[in-house]
Amino acid sequence: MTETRPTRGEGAASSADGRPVTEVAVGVIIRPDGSFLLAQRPAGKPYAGYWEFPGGKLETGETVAHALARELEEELGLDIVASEAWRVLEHDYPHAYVRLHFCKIHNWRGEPVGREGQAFRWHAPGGAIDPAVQPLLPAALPVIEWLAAELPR
Ligand SMILES: Nc1nc2c([nH]c(=O)n2[C@@H]2O[C@H](COP(=O)(O)OP(=O)(O)OP(=O)(O)O)[C@@H](O)[C@H]2O)c(=O)[nH]1
Repeated sequence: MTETRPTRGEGAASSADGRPVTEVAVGVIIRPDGSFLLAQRPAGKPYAGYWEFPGGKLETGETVAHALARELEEELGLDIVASEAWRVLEHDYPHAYVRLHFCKIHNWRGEPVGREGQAFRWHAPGGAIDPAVQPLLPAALPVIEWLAAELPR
């Protein structure tokens, strides 16, 4: 039987105004001290030079976990041992309507290498954003707030 997705609402294949949804797997890679990895978008992509959580678009038939493992290996040379689905956020950009599947990653092998020539940086935990990672993609900003809200007070 063919699985159909609703055309509206959570998990819909198109936005409320009919734009196709681009599904994106995004890694929130967290070290034991709470610092997390941000990367700068390379030249040639929309929003080049903006900082983001590393990740990329799902290819046809891929799961979020698979796309995430593939993207993080391609972009940063990391071998993801386990990822945990965390939050989903939709954002309407002029170039695309995206559905971002943020996944937490505590378990990986290797050290990040900017394989596409991109800069990356471990960012300290807490809500204050390091000026070194400005500008941030609009849809990466709430993630930093979610992480800060989970810190013990
Ligand atoms: N990786 C990532 N993408 C994000 C974040 N926030 C956000 O809005 N996006 C959006 O999600 C989309 C990701 O697409 P991408 O261009 O990075 O994907 P990709 O690596 O597969 O690109 P390509 O294969 O077209 O070169 C972009 O529209 C980007 O603006 C984020 O924190 N991380």
